[in-house]
Amino acid sequence: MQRRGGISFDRTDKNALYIRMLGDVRTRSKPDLGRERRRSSFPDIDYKTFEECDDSPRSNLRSYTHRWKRRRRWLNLSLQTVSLLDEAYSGQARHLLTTVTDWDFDIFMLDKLTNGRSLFHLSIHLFQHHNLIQTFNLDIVKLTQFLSLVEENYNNNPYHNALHAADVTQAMHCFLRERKLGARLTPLEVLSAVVAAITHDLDHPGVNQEFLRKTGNYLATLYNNHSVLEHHHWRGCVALLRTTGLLNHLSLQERQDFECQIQSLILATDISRQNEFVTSFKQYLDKGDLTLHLPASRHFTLQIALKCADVSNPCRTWKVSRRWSERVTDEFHNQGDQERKLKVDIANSCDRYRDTISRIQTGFIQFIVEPLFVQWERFSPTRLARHMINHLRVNKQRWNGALATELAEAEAAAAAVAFAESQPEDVEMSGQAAMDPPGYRQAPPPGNDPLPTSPGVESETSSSHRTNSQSDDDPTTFAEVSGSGDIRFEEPGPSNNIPGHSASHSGQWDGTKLCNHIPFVRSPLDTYRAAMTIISLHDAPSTEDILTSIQLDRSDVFHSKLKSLNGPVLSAIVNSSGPTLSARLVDVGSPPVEVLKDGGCARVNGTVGSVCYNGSSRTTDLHSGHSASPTARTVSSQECSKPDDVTAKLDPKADDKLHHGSCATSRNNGTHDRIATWLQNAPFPPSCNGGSTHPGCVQGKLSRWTDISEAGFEGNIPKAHIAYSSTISHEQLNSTLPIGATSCRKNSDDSCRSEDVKMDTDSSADDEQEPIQH
Ligand SMILES: Nc1ncnc2c1ncn2[C@@H]1O[C@@H]2COP(=O)(O)O[C@H]2[C@H]1O
Ligand SMILES: [Zn+2]
Repeated sequence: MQRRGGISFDRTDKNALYIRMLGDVRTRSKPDLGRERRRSSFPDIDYKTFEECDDSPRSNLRSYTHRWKRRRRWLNLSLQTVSLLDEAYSGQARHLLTTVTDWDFDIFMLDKLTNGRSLFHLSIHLFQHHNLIQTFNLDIVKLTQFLSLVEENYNNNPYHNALHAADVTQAMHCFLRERKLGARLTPLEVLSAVVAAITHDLDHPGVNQEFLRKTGNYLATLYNNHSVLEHHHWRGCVALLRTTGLLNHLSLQERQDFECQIQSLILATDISRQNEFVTSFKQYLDKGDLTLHLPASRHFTLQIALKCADVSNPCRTWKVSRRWSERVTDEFHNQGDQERKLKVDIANSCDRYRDTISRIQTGFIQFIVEPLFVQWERFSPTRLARHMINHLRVNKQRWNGALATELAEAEAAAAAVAFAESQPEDVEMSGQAAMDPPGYRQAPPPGNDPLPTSPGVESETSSSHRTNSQSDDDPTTFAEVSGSGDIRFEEPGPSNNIPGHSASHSGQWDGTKLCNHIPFVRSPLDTYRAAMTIISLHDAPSTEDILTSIQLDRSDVFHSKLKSLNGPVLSAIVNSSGPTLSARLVDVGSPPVEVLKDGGCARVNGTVGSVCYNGSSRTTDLHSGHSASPTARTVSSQECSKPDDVTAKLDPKADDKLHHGSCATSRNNGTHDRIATWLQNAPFPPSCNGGSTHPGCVQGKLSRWTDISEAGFEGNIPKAHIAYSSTISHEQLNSTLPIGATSCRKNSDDSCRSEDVKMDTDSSADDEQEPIQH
């Protein structure tokens, strides 16, 4: 073989010159490769060279016969050897395969060197490496057929393709080599682990189970919406095993046992069962119960190992890991595009206008990968485990940085748009100057390598999404990017004061108006939320908080977003430095059942996430014995006069203090339940002056009560809306509050009283006194 740059001359004969160009290699992972093409059993490139180079003048028939003979000769030649690597690259690929036990093994390179057949060659190599061919007396032709068919039956999805299977198989191999696990496994367990890894995503359609369900796909019906894809992958594996007769020489019982093992391993990769497995794994480790001399323990560990392998791409080197992230994002977005077209709900992580690569990665790492690998390291605290975790942490940091930059840019863009739109029409501005408000500087990118951008991802706040226009009296906002990268909003100039907005609040401005600049505001409730978010920017403790706030105010998306986050529950936070609201996700460990309303609190799996004060989210463990309903806290009657003595109870016997900002319930005159949000140190509007002149405001502290019969519960989550802001005039506030919320309203004597928005006429009597009962 001769080599010239990217072109290698494989061999010559009378009629043809076999040329391979590295840049022209078709990989099966390319999405544009037709499905028919993948049905061919041998490398596409070889067909191509046969067909294209053989151009000697012959009749069609002769030409066909000649090509067929040549092809058959080649096929025979190939089948004689275990490896089908073509001559040009076999040396390099073989050399690369000698490092297959290294975690930093580059599967993309192997794919290139094997002309897109990494799964096949890797598998053959591993069968030899683990001595499976000899141990199980496997027929090499059947094995070759089996592995070829497996590879062919992976589709050319961006992510779920044969290359992903190869990647997972290589990871699985690394785990099998770990002393603790590998030394205990029987050959049959090794065989099942390798076969399960190779086939675990067989014939993956590139969309998730939910998509199949929504679109009425027969697979969803066939498997009753239960681990639909995984059942399909397993069935495919069994079909290929039986078609090729690879294990026909084993007894029926052995074959059935083997198929069951594979089933259980593949079904464990259902990502919706992640928590279930991580929790059990953790419990086993806590109790020191994972005794690998028991077959059941070994099997469970193999399930975990396969799960780790399946989501291990964020634990690879940044260079490799990033490529997987791009691919998976690509696939998700393709699904979202289809869903948009079909006018069905766009699945979590699948909206290219909302779910950017860095958002997807940060969530995936935080909620899926890290919890699992942390436990894996406990189980097998080896160099490999540490190495993987190190990569994971580095990658996590990079995606976090990318996310912060991305969102800061989106925010800056929104501010720029707001500014541009606030300019009188006759003022001519051009180019960037038109978009840069005074005082605005572009955020410097964080120091790292350039990060990938997701193809087609648009800024969430790009002007094309805007639906609201700005009125003449809108305040001007000025964004400034501080040295730390945080965004701060400067105060608007005096000329931008809003009618009805107290001058003494010059440090704040009208969020209600400002939110008109937010393109996704659609309803009064959205307006209210957007206002709260924008206001919060003033004191938001970090860019992350700001960004989360913004994210939340995409109220058209946040419900599904929350559900997608697989753990966080939405809560709201009152910043310590002012009467401002921002929103934050509170991680409470497992999928939220409900979207938490502002001021609410929620319990998920024994953890309470509640509205918090002091700028930090709070989750509280529910100790056993405490109430089944942590959302119903009881506040003592001293609350109004001695706020610090307020006691909150998770149940009538408990004696916990009510956390600032957490929810409380009370009985009003023994007649109806009320719910309140407790906030400490929240200044009043100047007109209120705090004090006890009205029940809602106590010594500069605020407690708002909402009639539960009005606000009600959603599930077991009380709907207590935070309805106070000194930055919004009372009139504006009341016009934008959601039904059932409570507001602070001016009395004729300039004090304030709490009112339910819907209860203007009858609430005053109730509010004069708050007899609170336990
Ligand atoms: N880097 C990644 N980012 C986001 N999701 C991922 C990533 N890698 C794997 N996944 C998801 O995790 C799932 C694990 O099971 P699947 O391979 O069926 O499908 C996978 C993807 O949906
Ligand atoms: Zn997979």
